[in-house]
Amino acid sequence: MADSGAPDLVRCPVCLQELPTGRINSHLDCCLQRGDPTALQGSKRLRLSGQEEVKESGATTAFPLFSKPKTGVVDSACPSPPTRGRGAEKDDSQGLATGATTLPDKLDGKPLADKMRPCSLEDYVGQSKVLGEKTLLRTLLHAHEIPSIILWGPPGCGKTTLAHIIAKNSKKNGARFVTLSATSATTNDVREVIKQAQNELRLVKRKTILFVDEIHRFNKLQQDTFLPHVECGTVTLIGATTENPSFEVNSALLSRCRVIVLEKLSVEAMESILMRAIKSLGIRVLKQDVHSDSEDASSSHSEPAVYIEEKAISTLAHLCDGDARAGLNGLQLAVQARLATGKAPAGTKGSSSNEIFIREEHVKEGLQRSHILYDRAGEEHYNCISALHKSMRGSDENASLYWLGRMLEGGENPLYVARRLVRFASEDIGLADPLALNQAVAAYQGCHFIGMPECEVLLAQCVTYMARAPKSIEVYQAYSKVKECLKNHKGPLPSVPLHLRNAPTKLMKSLGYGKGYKYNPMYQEPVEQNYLPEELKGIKFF
Ligand SMILES: Nc1ncnc2c1ncn2[C@@H]1O[C@H](COP(=O)(O)OP(=O)(O)OP(=O)(O)O)[C@@H](O)[C@H]1O
Ligand SMILES: [Zn+2]
Repeated sequence: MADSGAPDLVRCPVCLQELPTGRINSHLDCCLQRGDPTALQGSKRLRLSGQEEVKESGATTAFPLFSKPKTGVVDSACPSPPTRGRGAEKDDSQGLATGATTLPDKLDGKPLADKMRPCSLEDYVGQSKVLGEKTLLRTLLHAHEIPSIILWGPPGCGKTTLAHIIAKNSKKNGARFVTLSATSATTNDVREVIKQAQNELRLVKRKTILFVDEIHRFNKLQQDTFLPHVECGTVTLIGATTENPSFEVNSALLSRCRVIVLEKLSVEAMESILMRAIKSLGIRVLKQDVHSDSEDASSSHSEPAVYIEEKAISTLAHLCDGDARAGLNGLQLAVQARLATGKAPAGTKGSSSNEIFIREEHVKEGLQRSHILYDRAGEEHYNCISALHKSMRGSDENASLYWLGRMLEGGENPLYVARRLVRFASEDIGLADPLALNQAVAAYQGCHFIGMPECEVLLAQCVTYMARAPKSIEVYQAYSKVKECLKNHKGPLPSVPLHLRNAPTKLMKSLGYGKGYKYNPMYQEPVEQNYLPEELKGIKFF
């Protein structure tokens, strides 16, 4: 596919200069040879919004996330292949431990979750369903053959991490890795990346792996932009999404990608991820929530010994709800807060200014500040409201209240819940207890007046009322039949019978409007009168 616009100009894949096609080969020779990172920085580098461009040329670091290692952060455990042997990649914990000497140094800079991002499958925890031995993905990885894929899973379960591991794996094939975030990239950014990929393929026969984070944020049109290029193999697409791709990803694109479903990390998986971080930070684990015996802790040097209770680790692993980023960052906050304030609490046995203890409560605080349990915009939001609706319908007041709590504590908009209750009051309770509708509308208005957190009890009351109320879908069903009847009607809709029409003018009267209408209050006996169009006479919706 020819580049539109300037057909005689081509962009050097190394330094990104635009050059006449005829000069590109000689330019490439020297550009590749130079291999000097400053040469790259000096020239105009491609910088798309939200995009990190990765260079393969020997001189630059291959991984954006792992490049520019701060002294001793774990990045150094992720060396670009040419600089270090494979053996060095094994133990990331050494990465944090070397270089940076003090704990505060190790916690400095990037979030702990980023520093701990594993760069090999050995350190990638869990997800055995898709990555275990003999799984398709594992086999493809071994063969260094990566199809276009969509990684679908909850936040912090390792989608981005897996994409990086796959990319790293593919580098053995010489592929280049580019990332875009759909939250900030525009269609033009996408075009730019694709153009670049075409050049790479044409000029240096190098494939491009394009990682698109939050791919569901691209609209269908933007997703379409990828389509032909995924199909013809110019780019291998790795998309990540927290949303169900069957709704959120263009079906044509979806059919060209394998969907890989990642799971929420288990508590055990979380514990091992946390342990790895704790180890690399040089924090010691206290077996029970007892105080240290301080034999090796009463070290003579000024660096304090930091301990974490086993209980604190397991609490953290439970509370972060399978989100490793939340877990690691919660740990980081807890440690940092303790370093700032927590020199041995008074009365602790063996307390000295040289010991710091991280306990369950510190971890809870740390997590509260870093973790949003609930995804207001996504899957969880719909799953929980559906669970609430069904629990109320099933008159299970306990379950109903639980789902309400899950949403409100997770930061759900109370009005969203209240609106659903209004609907429920009519759809599921209806005339079995018409007061339910008043309750729901009142709850909605009350929530509107007072907001969270005060309005939570209004919703709790209303939800309980709804769960306990008798149920009737009589009206709901009848109305559905009306809609059905209208939908199935063939030909023009029957006109409103004349006798039911109002006749405000003389003309209308003379046309027969209102003629023969029996005004009910004028009659002692029940009135015989047809209120439906003639052809629907006798139809029953109830
Ligand atoms: N399976 C895993 N094994 C080890 N560490 C993990 C795993 N999953 C996540 N982590 C840790 O959590 C951090 C965040 O993970 P990652 O960015 O891969 O999550 P994600 O699924 O892409 O989340 P989001 O949808 O929020 O972008 C990583 O930097 C890594 O430290
Ligand atoms: Zn160049």
